[in-house]
Amino acid sequence: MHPNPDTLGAARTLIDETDREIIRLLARRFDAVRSVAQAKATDGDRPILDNDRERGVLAAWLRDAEALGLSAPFTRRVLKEILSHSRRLQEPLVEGSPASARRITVGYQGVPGSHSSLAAAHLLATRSVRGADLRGYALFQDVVEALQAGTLDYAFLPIENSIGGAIADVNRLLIDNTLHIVDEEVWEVDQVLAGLPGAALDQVRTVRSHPAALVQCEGYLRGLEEVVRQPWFDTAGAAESLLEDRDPAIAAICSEEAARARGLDVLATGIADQERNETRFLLIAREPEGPDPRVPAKTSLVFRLNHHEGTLARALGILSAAGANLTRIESRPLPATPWEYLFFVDVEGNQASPHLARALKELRSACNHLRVLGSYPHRARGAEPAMEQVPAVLEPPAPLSCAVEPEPAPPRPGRVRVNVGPIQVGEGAFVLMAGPCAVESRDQILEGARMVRAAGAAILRGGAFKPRTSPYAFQGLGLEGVALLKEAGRETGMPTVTEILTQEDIPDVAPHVDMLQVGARNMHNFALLKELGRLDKPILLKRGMSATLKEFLLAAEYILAGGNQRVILCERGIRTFETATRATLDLSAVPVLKRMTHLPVIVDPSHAAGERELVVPLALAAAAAGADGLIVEAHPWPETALCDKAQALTREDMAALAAGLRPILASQGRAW
Ligand SMILES: O=C(O)C(=O)C[C@]1(C(=O)O)C=C[C@@H](O)C=C1
Repeated sequence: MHPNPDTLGAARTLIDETDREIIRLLARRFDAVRSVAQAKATDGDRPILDNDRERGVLAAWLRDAEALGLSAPFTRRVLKEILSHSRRLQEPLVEGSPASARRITVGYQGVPGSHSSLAAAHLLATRSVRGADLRGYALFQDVVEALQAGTLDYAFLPIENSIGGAIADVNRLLIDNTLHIVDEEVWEVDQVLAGLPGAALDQVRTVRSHPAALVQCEGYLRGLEEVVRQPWFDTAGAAESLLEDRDPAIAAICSEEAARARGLDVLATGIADQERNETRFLLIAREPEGPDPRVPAKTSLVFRLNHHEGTLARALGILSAAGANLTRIESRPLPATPWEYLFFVDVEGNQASPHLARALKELRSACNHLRVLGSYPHRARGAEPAMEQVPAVLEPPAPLSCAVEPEPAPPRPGRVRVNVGPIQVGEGAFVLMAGPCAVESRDQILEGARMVRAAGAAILRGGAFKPRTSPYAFQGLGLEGVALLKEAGRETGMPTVTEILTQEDIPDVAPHVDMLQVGARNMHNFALLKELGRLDKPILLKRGMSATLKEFLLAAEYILAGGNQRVILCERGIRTFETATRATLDLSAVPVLKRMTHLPVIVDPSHAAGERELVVPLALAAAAAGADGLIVEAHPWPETALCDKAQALTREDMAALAAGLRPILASQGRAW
């Protein structure tokens, strides 16, 4: 810790030192990111964006930030910038070999120092090119003509601004020319007021700039006395013109870079009306360039519809049904046919992915005319799930960390393995969790633990807080039960799992067990789930009795969204019209969940069956269906059990279960 500086100078020295350290640490982090990219380039299946990892990183940042008294929104914002840069840094490394790189020429509207030129340089620094020559043109149209003529490799044009909205001329150029969007850049536009050296703000009578910049700073301009707004072809061009006119009463709105490069004085900074002033630019080429499938992508479309009731709703319905999240929709009148419109739509996803390709095919048949303007890396990711709180609805393929497309499993970086103490759950291993429904006494839990251990159990279960249907039934030993479970686990070398009923119990229970269980009745207890999301402890989440798989995954999402990635899902039977068993064990949930999520899936046959004789066959069926493990209830003396005695497995049942499991797991090549 540094001593508290007590003078302004000392404080600033400390700030300077700290800033140097921040830069050094950032450089070190980005070096590590380059190594990650190299590893990903070797392992061709790993996408650049890893939501799980980002959530984990965010959780760690928030935890540390909270401990040091930093605000969570600020921390999120800083990390968002770092991660966004980190992803960009990886693109050229993961995408292509340097041998494929070449020198390119890119055209933009304006002169050096304009926001277009700065944004273009920023984007090009992340592409696999040997170098780029930037050429400024007076008009958007000139840039496009040079591209069409082959003078340029790419055009770099603004398409929308967060304050001023769509840039209609560029939309029109996109539809009038057969061009392809191959990349985008979102540029934070920082406007300053620049004047001749020595000019004073109160002398200024004319402010010139690009019309869009004048609009963005209108509130500021209104605060100046009697200034004339003078539209200019470009912001940096306006700055340049001050040197020609040499009139201190004229100022220009431009980037700070444009002002400084021309030796102008900066009279005022941060003058845009909104704190966030962003412009989205497009990199446009003559030929399409499909982005690497590992890069998060976006696809831009333009379509025309018949002028009938419901046609737009139907068209959007097709995209929505395919889970294609819309990031922009705009309409533009068709000049030749008044009151008919063209629709510009951007959707998340790559047109080369099967689900989007199918949706586009269907959309094409529902439209008069449809053109795909391009699929390109999605950089305008304002609402990244890892950084904002995760959306509450599961709209595949919304990049929820646990739920993915309902399509055949997309390439995933691999299934998640959850460590419970030294035991790994998921990724091919099979884990048997067993123990009594409730901890009743030291003798009972110790004997029960030895008994299940002997049958091959790796994790000891035991209820201390029991959610019972009747308030008069045995409610568990509470914290005394937790202590006994811990002792039994230690004695027999097994990590432990116990159910938690309320968030108030977490501080007392969590430190003493290796995994916390959320029972079926509590699957919808979102306050509890949120709290568990902040823990560094695995959570065994049981499916609610009447929960659909989608609802089940959304409950899991509550935990994941808080930063805790260690979730194991458990199917335990659902309510159906069938009364022959206590619940109907939904074994289809096992393969379906495995298709929908990367989380481990285990099965609890005891609660579904409700009677001992059915538990072993259901358990074997669950293993055959591919469950990553089982959780079963067993008791050394079932006839004396204080709860759920009818379903408690005996020593012999446990042995039969073990004997039945071995050949099934062996046939699947799974270790046990
Ligand atoms: O760990 C990775 O896989 C990385 O690519 C690094 C990193 C990061 O900067 O922390 C960046 C992008 C990913 O989405 C996740 C994390």
